[in-house]
Amino acid sequence: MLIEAQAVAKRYGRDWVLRDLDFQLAKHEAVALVGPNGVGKTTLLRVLAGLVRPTQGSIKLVGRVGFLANPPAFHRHFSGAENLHYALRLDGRADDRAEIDRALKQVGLPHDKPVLSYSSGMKKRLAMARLRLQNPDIWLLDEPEAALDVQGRGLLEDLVNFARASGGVVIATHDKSWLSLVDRVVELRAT
Ligand SMILES: Nc1ncnc2c1ncn2[C@@H]1O[C@H](COP(=O)(O)OP(=O)(O)OP(=O)(O)O)[C@@H](O)[C@H]1O
Repeated sequence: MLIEAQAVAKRYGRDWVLRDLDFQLAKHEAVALVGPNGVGKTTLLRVLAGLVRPTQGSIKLVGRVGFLANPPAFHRHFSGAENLHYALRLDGRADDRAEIDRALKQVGLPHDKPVLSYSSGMKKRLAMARLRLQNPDIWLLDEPEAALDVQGRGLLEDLVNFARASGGVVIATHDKSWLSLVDRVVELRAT
């Protein structure tokens, strides 16, 4: 198992968002996380990514976690290439200009434009390139299809297939077309 979460609960103030939730992700599995607005999909991904501490419960992760946030965050004044260099450095990896050029080309992005001039779909493409370079074992994607055009959606499906082959992937989504592409669907219900 890549993820074994048991009896997870999260409370914001007086409001319980997640309660007594068990969640597993096996190696080479793709899981869609679905449910209505505000039910706690993003919260669960953030808890699994270690960005939010659960109020109760235990989480066991095997391997490195990568999180594609919606919307993704970047250094606005840096170019796409500089943001990718920065991500590699944070991971303790050497800068590899050719690898970064390839990653940008693969998602159809320019090298030197600052991210503040990007459209939201371009930012999503850059987030995909960054995650691919980071190459985690556990891929957590929050509404990854948002803002992507048809070609971007194709790139995303390639990324999900790559993620499933190399590790495991969880996709929080409202897009029903994922349901036939994943191995399992987990539906969150209001607490
Ligand atoms: N930092 C926070 N502080 C207080 N409440 C929060 C915080 N983050 C999320 N919530 C609340 O937790 C609940 C779940 O939010 P979350 O974003 O996890 O839902 P979601 O299922 O991802 O929704 P959507 O489908 O709209 O993206 C909501 O009621 C939200 O207002």
